[in-house]
Amino acid sequence: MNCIRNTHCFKLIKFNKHLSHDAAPLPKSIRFMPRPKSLPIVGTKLDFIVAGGGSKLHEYVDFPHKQLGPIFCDKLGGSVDLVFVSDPALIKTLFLNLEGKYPIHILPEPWVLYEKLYGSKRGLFFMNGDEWLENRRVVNKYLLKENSEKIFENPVKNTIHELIQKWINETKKGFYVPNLETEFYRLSIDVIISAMLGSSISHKFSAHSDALLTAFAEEVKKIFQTTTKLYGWPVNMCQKLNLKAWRDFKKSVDVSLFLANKIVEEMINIKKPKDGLINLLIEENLNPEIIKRIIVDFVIAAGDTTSYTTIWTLYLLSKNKDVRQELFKKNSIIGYAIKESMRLYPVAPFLTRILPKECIFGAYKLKGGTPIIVSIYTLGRDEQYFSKATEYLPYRWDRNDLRRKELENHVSSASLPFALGARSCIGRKLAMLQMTELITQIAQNFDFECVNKDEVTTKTSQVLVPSQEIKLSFSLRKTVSE
Ligand code: HEM
Repeated sequence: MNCIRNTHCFKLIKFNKHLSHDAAPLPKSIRFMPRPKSLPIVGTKLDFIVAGGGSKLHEYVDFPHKQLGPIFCDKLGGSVDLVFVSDPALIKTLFLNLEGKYPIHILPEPWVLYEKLYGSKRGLFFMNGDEWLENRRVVNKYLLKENSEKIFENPVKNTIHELIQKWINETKKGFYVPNLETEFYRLSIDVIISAMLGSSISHKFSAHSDALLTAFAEEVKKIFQTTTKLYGWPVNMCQKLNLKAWRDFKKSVDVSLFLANKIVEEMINIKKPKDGLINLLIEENLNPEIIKRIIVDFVIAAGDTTSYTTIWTLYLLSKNKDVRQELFKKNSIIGYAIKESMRLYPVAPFLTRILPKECIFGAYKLKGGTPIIVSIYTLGRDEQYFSKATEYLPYRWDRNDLRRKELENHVSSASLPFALGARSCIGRKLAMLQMTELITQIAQNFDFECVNKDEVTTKTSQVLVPSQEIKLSFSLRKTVSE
């Protein structure tokens, strides 16, 4: 009997051992998440400031990821625990399963305060709940459905063609070193207008409102610069004391919104051909006030994102002669060249979500309301996901390219320049159309080289921008000039 009991006990112990070995460990509290070393009271604020503050946030965050792994927690000198994550599988779960029906992202503090104080209602990026979902669904139909970019193809191509003609004329006089930021900001605005107005009328509109559009392009640029200056400061206090940093920010938003509203009102009031987005939205019975809010924000969202992505791509091409030569011969690789530059220089180096409810996130149980910061910059440069991670190799994206075999690691979901899921970039097809067409036309017409003497690094100024102005010298390609 004893023997039977003993055997039974032994079996039970074995069974329990087996159970405890296989069962998933219980999720841990956020208190057990790795954290960078910090001082009492000030936490990591000093390290953060020494590392360069907001303008070097992407590098500051890259460092603890390398030390602590793909998930860690830091307050960045504030009072709230922020969870930083750079694991592609976890990020996919966040965007596809955990963010909920109404995904919420963190908005820049000065913009939120401005909206609260002056009641200016904004577009999709600022909307939440049902208002966001209803409008997003309508606009998705025209900007994201299959082949939707076909509607905009001709207006966008023509708008870019005009810029290239201007550059060809300049280049005929000798080398041309354009101010890329100014030229591409203005181009992004013209492209949005052409997509809004459709086939024929956009050109006439741009010519008519030239001064207005140039002023607007300059002002929008300032919004991003002045927002960055307020980063890390108590914005409420800056506003109450009416400090210069707040006054500059407020002025840039006041003027940009005023000009953007004027431009969009003019677009709504003129007689439009059927194929422009404004007309399509009017036909959807969207309230003209909402249409105005959505389009004003398109113009603002398109300016810096497409400009800097194009600048980074041209910069990388100028530094990589082999890729440039390949691209001159084979236009089909332009899409890969852009993808590869967004992996290395994602204009949105971080994405954010607020967890809608308590959930299991990797090994942790997190409360509803926890802010999650997705470290896009770190992810794209991680050797685990991209072999030869710091090299510019557009062919890594081309399934048919045999050189791909040399690259052991390639996890395409580790590069998310436009985010993922229901709240991802609504302008991504339009942006890709614009950037591909622009670089195609540049490659067909010009050779170019970088004339910056010092090394160009990165800084976060809301978006990831070059540490100094990138200067490229353009000359006509022989076949064009002959
Ligand atoms: C290279 C170009 C671009 C990049 C890399 C980019 C990137 C992004 C990213 C990462 C988001 C998601 C933010 C989040 O998940 O919280 C976003 C949202 C958004 N983008 Fe873009 N974007 C680009 C161009 C454009 C263009 C051309 C437009 C104009 C049509 C645009 C309009 C928007 C809007 C309105 C949102 C907010 C969507 C929402 O909240 O529902 N973007 N963009």
